[in-house]
Amino acid sequence: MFGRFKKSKSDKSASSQPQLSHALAEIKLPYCTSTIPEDWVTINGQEAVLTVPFAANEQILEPLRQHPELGKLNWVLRLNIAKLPNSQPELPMTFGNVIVVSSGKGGVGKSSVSVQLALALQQLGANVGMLDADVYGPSLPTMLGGQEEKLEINAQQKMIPHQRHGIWVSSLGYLTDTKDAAIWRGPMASAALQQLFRDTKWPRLDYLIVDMPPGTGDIQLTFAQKLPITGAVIVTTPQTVALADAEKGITMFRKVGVPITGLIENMSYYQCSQCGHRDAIFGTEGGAKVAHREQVPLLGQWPLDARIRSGLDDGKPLLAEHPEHQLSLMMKESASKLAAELYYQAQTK
Ligand SMILES: Nc1ncnc2c1ncn2[C@@H]1O[C@H](COP(=O)(O)OP(=O)(O)OP(=O)(O)O)[C@@H](O)[C@H]1O
Repeated sequence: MFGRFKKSKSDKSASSQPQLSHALAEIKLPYCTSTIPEDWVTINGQEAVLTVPFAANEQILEPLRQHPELGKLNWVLRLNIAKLPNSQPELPMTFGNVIVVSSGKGGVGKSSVSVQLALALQQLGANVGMLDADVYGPSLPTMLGGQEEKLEINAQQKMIPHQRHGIWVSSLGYLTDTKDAAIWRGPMASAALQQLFRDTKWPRLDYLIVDMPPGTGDIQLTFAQKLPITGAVIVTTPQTVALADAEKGITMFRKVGVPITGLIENMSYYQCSQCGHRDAIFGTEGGAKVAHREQVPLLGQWPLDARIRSGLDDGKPLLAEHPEHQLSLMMKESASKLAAELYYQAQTK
């Protein structure tokens, strides 16, 4: 039997319970790899609630609203984001599901993708934090703004994260001169990073997005081994030189038991904002091929677009300024896939 059904006395139009159960069992929701579990649906008269355990927007309701029988009900989406297992079961997850965003190679847009995934998840209704773990070049204060504001430290010596565009952000860039961070040696940077992770007073979060330093060296390995991580997102351009490094990143995370939630191919093509012509300046489909070869979900192929860069340079990301822009919708689509993948991968573990 499906969900919790209550039929109100005044309700003459709603179909019978077995009919609805049957219809629900046949529906496939976007981003979902299984049919709708019973406990996701509550129907009370004409009011129907779908409760989803990951960040999602109303698009997920479309198949229900389009259905000839189910579409007669008034569907409402509710999120109850699940806290998923992490790579260090003995370490309790005091904040949300931790997603590290990593790239084997520098300059492929890892920080940009991290920021935009965090904003997109927030716009999908999640409470989101961001940790700038790119100790050698913390760029979140530039991309999210508020560079001049320093992090406050409370009486318990915990750092209070900044709130920028609806997400909570902690970055060494808000603490120290970025030039100082650039000369830190490996162990120093590694220790600073772990401290930033542990000693930030995060509010209750659904997701914590970590912008990792580029590469697969000691700092990245130590972080991946010592901290609780739910899943990793790999960012690459389609270029051959970036792909080999992306595969190294996938291997590193797998070695330490961190599941790869997906891959984003950034700068997949350049699209002229005047005439719309597309040019694959870094090659074609390289990231998609790696995703296929490594059996990693491809979460998106994002264009190289001046509007993405200029928003991030000004601390006013396109997603925050224009959430309904076509590029913003594309990023939210990737974030929806990410949230669902993270959930389903944890279920099949
Ligand atoms: N899809 C895109 N379209 C336009 N510009 C982009 C895109 N992705 C990234 N950029 C720009 O490219 C530059 C480098 O991006 P970013 O700092 O995110 O790379 P990174 O991989 O994090 O670099 P690093 O290795 O230094 O940490 C930034 O100026 C950013 O705004």
